[in-house]
Amino acid sequence: MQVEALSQAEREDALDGLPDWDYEDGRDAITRTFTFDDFNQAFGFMTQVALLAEKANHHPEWSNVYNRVEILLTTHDAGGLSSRDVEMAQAIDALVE
Ligand SMILES: C[C@H](O)[C@H](O)[C@H]1CNC2=NC(N)=NC(=O)C2=N1
Repeated sequence: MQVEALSQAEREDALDGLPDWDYEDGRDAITRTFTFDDFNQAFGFMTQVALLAEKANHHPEWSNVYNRVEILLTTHDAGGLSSRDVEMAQAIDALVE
């Protein structure tokens, strides 16, 4: 399914609604770092995110070091931030609320 990158106004609105995410200018992406008690919790979270990603067919760029998970969301097919990233960020936030 074709998806377009957000307009500047849409991007600003989206970022206002995602206060825990940082905007990464060079990539037109959003990032958030999650810290857990230990690796087991971090990996459990990654498993939940992986299931969300497969369901949405929208996949994070991410890395894990022990109890820390860094996630970057952007839409490769659109060359930047799209509504898919906003929806994925909201779904990921809901996992840790
Ligand atoms: C072919 C497949 O549907 C596409 O490559 C999907 C898969 N997951 C994706 N994930 C992300 N983050 N961006 C994409 O553009 C994307 N495209």
